[in-house]
Amino acid sequence: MPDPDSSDWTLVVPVKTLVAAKTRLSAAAGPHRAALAVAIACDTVAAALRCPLVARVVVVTGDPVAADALAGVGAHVVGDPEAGLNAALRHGAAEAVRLTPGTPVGALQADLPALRPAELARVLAAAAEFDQMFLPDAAEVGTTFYGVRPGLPFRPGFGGRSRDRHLRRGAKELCLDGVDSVRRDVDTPDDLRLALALGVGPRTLVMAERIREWAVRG
Ligand SMILES: Nc1nc2c(ncn2[C@@H]2O[C@H](COP(=O)(O)OP(=O)(O)OP(=O)(O)O)[C@@H](O)[C@H]2O)c(=O)[nH]1
Ligand SMILES: C=C(OP(=O)(O)O)C(=O)O
Repeated sequence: MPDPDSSDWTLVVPVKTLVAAKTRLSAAAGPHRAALAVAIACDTVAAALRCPLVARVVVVTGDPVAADALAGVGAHVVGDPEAGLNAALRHGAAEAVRLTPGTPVGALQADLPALRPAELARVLAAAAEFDQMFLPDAAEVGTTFYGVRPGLPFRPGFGGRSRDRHLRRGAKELCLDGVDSVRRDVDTPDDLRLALALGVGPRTLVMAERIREWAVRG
């Protein structure tokens, strides 16, 4: 039986090398693109760590600047096997199992700057009912969270149209109201505007203001 009070999730958060990060925001963020990617990831991780159901966050990155910043907000950082997103997630999950065997493991996207700990707690509480589960992104095309019950194989299928992929692989789609902040991933300028409207964390807010000033100055 799932433990409804389970408060020992490890969330694995992937952060790719900053030179290649958030390229769909290149034009909008200009010289601030990499710093914005770090700010978004740090706000995501800091909010996840404030969730009462989260025991730790394992960040997988090969980027030293991102690694320092994310360790600074409390993440346990491990290196990137450099074999793509899902390999990075499996690597982080193996580290989670090594650290605390028998506890639940999930993958959380790094681009959720409006994340609210209470909404994440609702997602994780609902997740405890299923063997393998995921939460679709706001566009209902991708995925923002994927998890498995302790002891089951961790087989994330992120990338592109990952909602359909996770469904095809038999993961249970979590259909929950009131978890907008966990679904609001930021890939495009429109996504960033929508996240700002929800209310983003402090680091993303500072970067959004800096980008606004840079855009006005031209
Ligand atoms: N550690 C790690 N993270 C990755 C890798 N590929 C993608 N990611 C992360 O996975 C998430 C989704 O990645 P993408 O959508 O491909 O990249 P993005 O940086 O969000 O945005 P774009 O450059 O606009 O595609 C982001 O948080 C990335 O940092 C990888 O090879 N290793
Ligand atoms: C990688 C994914 O997301 P995005 O490309 O939106 O960051 C995904 O949803 O599987």
